[in-house]
Amino acid sequence: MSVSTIAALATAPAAGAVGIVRLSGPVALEVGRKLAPGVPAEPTPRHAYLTAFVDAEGRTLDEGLFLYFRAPSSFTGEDVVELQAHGGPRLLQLLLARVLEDGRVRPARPGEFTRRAFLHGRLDLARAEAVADLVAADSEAAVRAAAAGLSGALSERIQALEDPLRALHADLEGVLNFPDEAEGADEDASARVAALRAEAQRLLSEAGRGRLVRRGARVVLYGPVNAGKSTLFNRLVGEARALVDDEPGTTRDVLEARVEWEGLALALLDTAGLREAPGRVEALGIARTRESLSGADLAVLVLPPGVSSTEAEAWTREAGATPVLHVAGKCDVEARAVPVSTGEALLRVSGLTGQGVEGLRTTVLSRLWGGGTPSAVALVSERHADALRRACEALARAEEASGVSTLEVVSGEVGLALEALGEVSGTHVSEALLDAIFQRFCIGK
Ligand SMILES: Nc1nc2c(c(=O)[nH]1)N(C=O)[C@@H](CNc1ccc(C(=O)N[C@@H](CCC(=O)O)C(=O)O)cc1)CN2
Ligand SMILES: Nc1nc2c(ncn2[C@@H]2O[C@H](COP(=O)(O)OP(=O)(O)OP(=O)(O)O)[C@@H](O)[C@H]2O)c(=O)[nH]1
Ligand SMILES: [Mg+2]
Repeated sequence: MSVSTIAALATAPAAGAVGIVRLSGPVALEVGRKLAPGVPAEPTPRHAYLTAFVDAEGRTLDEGLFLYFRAPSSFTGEDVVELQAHGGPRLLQLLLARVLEDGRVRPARPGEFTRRAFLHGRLDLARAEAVADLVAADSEAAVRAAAAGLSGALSERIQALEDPLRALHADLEGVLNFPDEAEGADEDASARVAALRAEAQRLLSEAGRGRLVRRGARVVLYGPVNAGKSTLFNRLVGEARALVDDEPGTTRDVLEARVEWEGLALALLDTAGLREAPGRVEALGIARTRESLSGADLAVLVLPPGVSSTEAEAWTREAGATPVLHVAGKCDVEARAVPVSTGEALLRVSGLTGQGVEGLRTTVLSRLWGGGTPSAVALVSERHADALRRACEALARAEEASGVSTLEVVSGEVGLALEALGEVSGTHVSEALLDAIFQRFCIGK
């Protein structure tokens, strides 16, 4: 069965300065030239031809650029043609429809251009996924981390595990199959397994940061009524988003605002203040406060002046498993003793005057992120983390077995670890897994 030629818009289906119809496959050039008869039969690859795009009757629909990439020197590794037209959605539909009139061309499925690039060895799987991350990136940190992935940051670290693991597997199989020739090749197997497991574990431990960069962090402001949460929220967001009033119980619904600090995307949430015996609607609001606390990466407990440590501790417990950052709000009002023993100096802030707000930003970031820069992170996705976890487990079993079991068992576990890593790099993937990965791409990518 011959490879089909696929076509799709490479640009968003909305009005823009330029819109691109892209074809990839054996008949890309032949079909592309039907719309651009001015282009020579053997165009210079990567040369931009200014040409008319015509309909079936030869009437000009647009004037644009025609670009030809000859296999295998193209994004997909196949012949690729781009019709770079003016960015009118209806015009682009007409051009695409004309291309699809040819029975040998079919619409591309989501992610199919990138999938072909992967299948033709232009990108490994981790880099192909970085393409999708880059398109989805909505913060500077996410852009930089995805760009690092596209240039191979994750791939290299996976390969640095895969290569020695493959060598180890070969050594073990050698000893099993040719005990005389390969004698001694399994000597340091246990130490080699341990070192690889430690490195896999290190990579796995970056999954949390990967999630923060990719999805952004959720930071909830909470605390007793009237503590100054909404005032602080407005100050952090830089505009008067939340209602502020001296009546306790002003905020009822959860308010969410998106900010970007040091390149990292954050969702800031302002919540209904906690108190005993709230009114009916207020109680619904407090239930929502608890809900948002449970899904947060960090809870900022805003303590009003004059609270007791018993109260502060009770509010701290409201956050459950979510880490809590304590701040003393309304610090312009009065100086007072630190009510909570958290081991760290209590941050003093005033939403009203802005005092301490920069320090709060910095502390929130370092609590979420720790040291280092978000751009340097290897973007370990949930999928990668799952595969790495299985690799670590197999290596742990191999380590355990190396003292007590047969070499077959050790080698078997090393083989399983290798398979799991192959799901990240793409050296060991099923069609079903590829379907699942590329389905999440957009059409035309
Ligand atoms: N117009 C346009 N812009 C685009 C793309 C595209 O397909 N079309 N891309 C699509 O996502 C990205 C660029 N990615 C590309 C990656 C590789 C090759 C390519 O031709 N690779 C060849 C030759 C390499 C070389 O000469 O250095 C190869 O890998 O063999 C082209 C685009 C972003 N911008
Ligand atoms: N002096 C001083 N007053 C503040 C400060 N922050 C808030 N206030 C005042 O305290 C009152 C309550 O402020 P809010 O920001 O609405 O407090 P809240 O914690 O959101 O209150 P609820 O939504 O009712 O839980 C208002 O009258 C604010 O003007 C502050 O930093 N210093
Ligand atoms: Mg409020």
